[in-house]
Amino acid sequence: MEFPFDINQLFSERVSILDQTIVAGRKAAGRPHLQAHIDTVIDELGKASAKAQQLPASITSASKLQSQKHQLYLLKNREMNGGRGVVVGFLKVGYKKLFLLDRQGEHVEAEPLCVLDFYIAENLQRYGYGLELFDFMLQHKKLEPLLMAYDRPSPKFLSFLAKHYCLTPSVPQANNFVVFEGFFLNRSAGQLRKVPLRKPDGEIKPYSLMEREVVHQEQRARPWPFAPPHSPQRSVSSQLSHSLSVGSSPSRLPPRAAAALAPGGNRDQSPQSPLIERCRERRTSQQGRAGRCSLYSWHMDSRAPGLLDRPLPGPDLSHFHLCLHPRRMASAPRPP
Ligand SMILES: CC(=O)SCCNC(=O)CCNC(=O)[C@H](O)C(C)(C)COP(=O)(O)OP(=O)(O)OC[C@H]1O[C@@H](n2cnc3c(N)ncnc32)[C@H](O)[C@@H]1OP(=O)(O)O
Repeated sequence: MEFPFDINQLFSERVSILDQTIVAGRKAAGRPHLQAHIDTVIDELGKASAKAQQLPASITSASKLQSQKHQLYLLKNREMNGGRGVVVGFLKVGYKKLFLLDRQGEHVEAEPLCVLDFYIAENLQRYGYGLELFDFMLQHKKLEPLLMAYDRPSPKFLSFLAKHYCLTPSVPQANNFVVFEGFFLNRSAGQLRKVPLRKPDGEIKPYSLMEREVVHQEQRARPWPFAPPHSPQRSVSSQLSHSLSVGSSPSRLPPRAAAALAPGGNRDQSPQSPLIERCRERRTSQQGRAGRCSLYSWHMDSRAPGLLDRPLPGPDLSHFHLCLHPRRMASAPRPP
């Protein structure tokens, strides 16, 4: 994503971490125009992400970031745009108190780190940048993806998690959040608090109202003619059929990006470079399509029997299996 100002001047690191304080951070302190540029970058990223997910409004913006205790990891590429740099994408995380259903169907209260928003610029998707950013966040938080919760993950994101971390949605939740096999197993009792089914003042509310939900409710609340003629959310099946039809290894890298990514090119270095490099090499090869699942094979072993008992035909579609499998339709995260 290009901007008419110098991205390298705004963000010195390949991955910058922004939160409610850093958004008005050191570089921008006392320099209002730099602060305004940072705000513009965050707002534009939020808009692009909302558009990509077909959300009616942004769930990420500079003003929201300043008012919430979230962290935003921003990935840039220093070389692109004539050396002024481009913003590749962002990942927003934050802790949320959630009421979740465990495998026994009991409500438990947990406060996991949640992935709230994630976006890589359209022309740079499927080149390993998402993995680089996600891995950076995991290392920074010293966390495994299994222990996190995911706010209404899109089909692309589910595919990403299945491919790179072998994550398979576990217990369908009453809210928009998805947790994966092992989420409950790998937590100490202190991190999960059982909640009685009924509180004295009535039924428990199984979820916190999330930004995505607020955005939808705001949209629904608007009277005609301001309300959209139909829901902007596509059905899960149509999203899936689109995803499936997109194919898995497109060659849609723009010339500048291709130059920056070419072997021996002058791309920014990152601590995860060999892994990411391998991931990007896989764009032109069918080898290695299992991602890094072997790293998480212990987790696969604990998967409920029968979950993947009917593989889909064709290559590497296993990560779509859950959403297509009739028994798992209830866990599809984005209702039509
Ligand atoms: C909780 C939330 O934030 S939900 C919102 C998630 N964000 C979105 O859906 C916005 C649009 N999508 C994106 O921005 C990106 O595709 C992301 C962030 C999901 C992934 O980032 P990328 O840089 O593309 O991922 P990366 O290159 O590391 O991994 C590629 C894998 O991601 C998945 N993926 C990425 N793009 C697609 C796509 N168009 N269709 C299906 N799967 C996709 C696939 O598993 C892919 O592997 P494959 O190419 O072998 O099939």
